[in-house]
Amino acid sequence: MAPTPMMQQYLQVKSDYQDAFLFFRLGDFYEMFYDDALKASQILEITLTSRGGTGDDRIPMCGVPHHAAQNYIDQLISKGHKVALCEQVEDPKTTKGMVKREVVRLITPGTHTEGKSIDSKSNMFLAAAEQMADGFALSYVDISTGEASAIYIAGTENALLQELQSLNIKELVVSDQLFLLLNEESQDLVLSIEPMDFVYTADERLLAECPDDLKLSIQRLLTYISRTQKQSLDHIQPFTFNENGQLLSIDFHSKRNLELLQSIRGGETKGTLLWLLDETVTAMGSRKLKQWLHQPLANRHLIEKRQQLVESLINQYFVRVELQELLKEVYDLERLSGRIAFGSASGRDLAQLRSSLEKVPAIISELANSGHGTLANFSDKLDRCGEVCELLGAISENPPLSSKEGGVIRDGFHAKLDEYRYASRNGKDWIAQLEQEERQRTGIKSLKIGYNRIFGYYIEISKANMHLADLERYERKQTLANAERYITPELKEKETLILTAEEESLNLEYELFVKIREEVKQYIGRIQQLASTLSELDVFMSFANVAEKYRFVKPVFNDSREISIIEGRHPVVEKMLNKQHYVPNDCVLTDNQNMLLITGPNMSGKSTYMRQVALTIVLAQIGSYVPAESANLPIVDQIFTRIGAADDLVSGQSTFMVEMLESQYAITHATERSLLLFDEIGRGTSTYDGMALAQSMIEYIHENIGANTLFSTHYHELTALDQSLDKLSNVHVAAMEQSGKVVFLHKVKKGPADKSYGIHVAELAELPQPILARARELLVSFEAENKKHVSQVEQLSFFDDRDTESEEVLQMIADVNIAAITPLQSLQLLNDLQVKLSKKE
Ligand SMILES: Nc1ncnc2c1ncn2[C@@H]1O[C@H](COP(=O)(O)OP(=O)(O)OP(=O)(O)O)[C@@H](O)[C@H]1O
Repeated sequence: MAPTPMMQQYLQVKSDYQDAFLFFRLGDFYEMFYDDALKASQILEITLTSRGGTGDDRIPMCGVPHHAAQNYIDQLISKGHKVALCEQVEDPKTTKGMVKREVVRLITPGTHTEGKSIDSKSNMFLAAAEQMADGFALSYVDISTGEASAIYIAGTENALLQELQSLNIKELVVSDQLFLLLNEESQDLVLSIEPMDFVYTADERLLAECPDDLKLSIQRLLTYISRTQKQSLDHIQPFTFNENGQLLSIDFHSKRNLELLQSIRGGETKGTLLWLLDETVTAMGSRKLKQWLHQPLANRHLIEKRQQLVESLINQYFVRVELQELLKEVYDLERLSGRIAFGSASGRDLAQLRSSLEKVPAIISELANSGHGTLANFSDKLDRCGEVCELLGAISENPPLSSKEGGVIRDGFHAKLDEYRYASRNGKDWIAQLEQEERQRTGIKSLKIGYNRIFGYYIEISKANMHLADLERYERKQTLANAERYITPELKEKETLILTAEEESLNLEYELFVKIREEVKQYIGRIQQLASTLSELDVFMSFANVAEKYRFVKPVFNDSREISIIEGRHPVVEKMLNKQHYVPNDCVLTDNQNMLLITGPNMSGKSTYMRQVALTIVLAQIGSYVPAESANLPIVDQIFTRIGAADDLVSGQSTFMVEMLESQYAITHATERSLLLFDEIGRGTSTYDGMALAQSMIEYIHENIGANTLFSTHYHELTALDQSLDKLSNVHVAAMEQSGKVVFLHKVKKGPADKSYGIHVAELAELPQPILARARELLVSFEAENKKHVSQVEQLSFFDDRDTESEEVLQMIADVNIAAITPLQSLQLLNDLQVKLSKKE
C-alpha cells in the first residue's frame, strides 16, 4: 500500500536522520514510527501501537506527549542515542493541505544542554578530532556555557581516547576516515561523522589564539554544531590554546591514580582532591575549579598571581564572608548566556540575569574597599554590564516560567501594553462586579461567573436554584449534570473586549520580551567575561577557606628542581582519618639527591607518602596553598605515576602489561623537570624479573632522565643501589614490633627498612594461625637460603655454573646499551634470555 502523504513526509525527513530517533510532531504528541518505534517503546517502556494498513502493512508507532518529552529525551540521550526534533513549522490554522515539518534541532550526548540529567557543576563538552602526523588535534566546546579549547594530543588513538575520557567527553565529531580508525575502540563514546559538505565560517576572533593546524578540527566542530543545532553560535567563546610549557601535564592514568577529580574505584568524587577543595558557592566556580585541576599551570608568574589573590582573601576573613554571601546570589551566568544566544531564555532567566548583575556593584565595592591592593585591582576586572541591567529593567519582578502567558514585562514600561492590561483588568473587575449584582438580583448565593475556552464567560446556576434564574435575560448555553450555564448579551460584549485586550497584551508583551532578549545578545561576550572572573573569585575563596580550615601554607617556588616539603601531609587521607592523627612527613630532594628509594612494610604508608608529594605539587601549581608546615617547590612540567594495581580490565590488558605500558610512557616522556612516582614496579611478575626491571629502570632514570623520582619497592636487595647511584638515597616508612604485632608509625626515616612485616600484616588480616606459624617457619629458612645464594641482583644464581648457554646469556647482557634500551625492549630481552636458559635445561 502506498504511504499516506504524511508518512511520505515522515520518510523524507527520516532519510536525513538515520542515526537518530525522529520525534515527529503530530498535534500534542511526538510520534515515532517503524524501527524507531520498536526500539523506543522498549527503551522508554511506552506502549507500542500501529497505524494504517492491515496485518503486516501496519506501521509500528509509539508516541510521547509534547509537554513531557524532555524526560524521554533525557533517557534516550543518557543511553548514548540521538534525538531529532521534527516540528510543525507552519501554523496549521493558516495552512491548506499538509503542514510543513522540519527538524529544528538534533539533540545528541554532546549537545544536550537541558534536562535533569545535566550536572550544572560540571562542563559538558562536545569535541572534534583530526589526525595529525604524530597525534591528534582536539577541540572541544561546552555548548551550554560557550567555553571552548583546543589542544594537541601526542600519541596513538589510545592517548586520544584517554584524554576524552578524562575530560568526560561523550561525543566526538570526526571525518569518515577517523571514524573507521576509532570505531572499534570507542566503546561508550558516540562518534558523529561531519562530512563538511558546507563549512561554517567561524568568526576569526574564535580562532585567533590557535595555531593553524588546530583550525580544521575547530571548523569541523563548529560546522557540526551549526548544522545540527540550527541556532546562533554567538555565545561560543574564543578557543583557548595553551602553548607547551604553560601547563603541568598529567596523563590520564596519573590523574586517575592520584584521584584528582575521580576516585580510582567507582569514579565518584568522594575521596578525591576535588572533594576536598570544592567549597565554591556557584556552579560556575565549581566548573572552573575542575578545569584548573584538570590543567594545573606550569608558569610561575601565573601561579603566583593566583596565590596573591588567595593570600589576600585569607587575610580578609570578613571580606570573604561578605563576598561569599553575595556570590551565592549569582546565578549561572554562563548557562544563562547560552540560553540567551540560543533564543531559549525565558523571562525568568532574564530576571535571574538581572538579579545576578545587581550583585556586581556590591562585589566590586567589597573588593575595592577591602584595603588590599590585590583585591582592589581584581575588582577592576569586573564589568557591571550597566547597559544590560538597563535593558533588563523592563522585566517584571517575578516572571512566570512560561514567557508566552504574560507577566514578563513590568507595568509602566510600555504605554500601549499598560493600556491593554488596564482594559483586561478593568473587564475582569467588571465581571466580578456583575457576579455580585446577579447574585443579588436572583437571590442565588452560589451563582458564579466562570470561563472556559469553548464557551467563554458564562453564568453558572446549580440545578437546585434553576427556578430562580432570570430566563428572560439569560440564554442557555450548556447543561451539566448539576448545573446550567447561561450567557447574556452584555456579558458577551464585555468578553470580546477582555479577550481582545488580553490577546493584544500577550502578543505585544512577547514581542517586547523577544526584542529585549535579542538586544541582550550583543552583550553576551561581556557577560561571559564577567562570569569567568566571578567564577575565578569563587575558586580563590574556596582555596582560602580550605587553606584556613585544613592549615595549609603558601608554597614558595624556586627556579631549580629542588623540592623541600617540611611536615607535609596527604590532605585527603588526613580528612578521611577524621579524628585520628595524620603523621606528617618531610620530602627533601636536591639537585644532588633527587631520587628516593622507599622501603617499608605493607600498609605502612609508602604510597600515601608518594601521593602526598604529587598532590602538593598539583595544589601548588593550581595556585592553592599546600598541606605542610613549609614548602619550597620547583615548577614541574609533568607528573607521571605508576601506582597501585589499577587493572585495565576493559581493554583486556594484564596488570603487569598495564604497569609496563605506564612505565614506558613515563620514561619516554619525562624530562628533568618532571616528577616520577613508581610504586612497587615489577611486583606483577616473578621476583627476579621484577627486581631486574625495577633496577634497570632506576638506573636508566638516574643516568638518562634526571627527573625527581620516588620509587617504592619490596625488593630489599635494591636498597644497595645507593652505593652505585650517587643521586639515589634510601628512606623507609617506619614500623615497630610490639609484643609480636606490628605497629605502623607512618614516619618516613632515612635509610632502608630492615625487616619485612608482611606476615604481621597477614596476622592483622586474621589469616588462620597455622598459616601464620608455617609462614614464619618458611621465612626463617628462606632467609637462610637467600644468604647462601644471592644478595644482589647481579649475582642471580642461574649465572653461576658457566657453560655455552650461560656464556651467551652473559654476552647478551654485556652487549646491552643501558642508556639506549627502553623498558619494553628490556622486557623482550629478558624473554630472550629466558628462552636461552630454558634450552639449557
Ligand atoms: N602519614 C600517615 N599518617 C597516618 N596514617 C597514614 C599515613 N600514611 C598512611 N596512613 C594510613 O595507612 C594506610 C596504608 O597506607 P598505604 O596504602 O600508603 O601503604 P603502603 O605502604 O603503600 O601499602 P602497600 O605496600 O600494601 O601498598 C592508609 O590508608 C592510611 O590510612
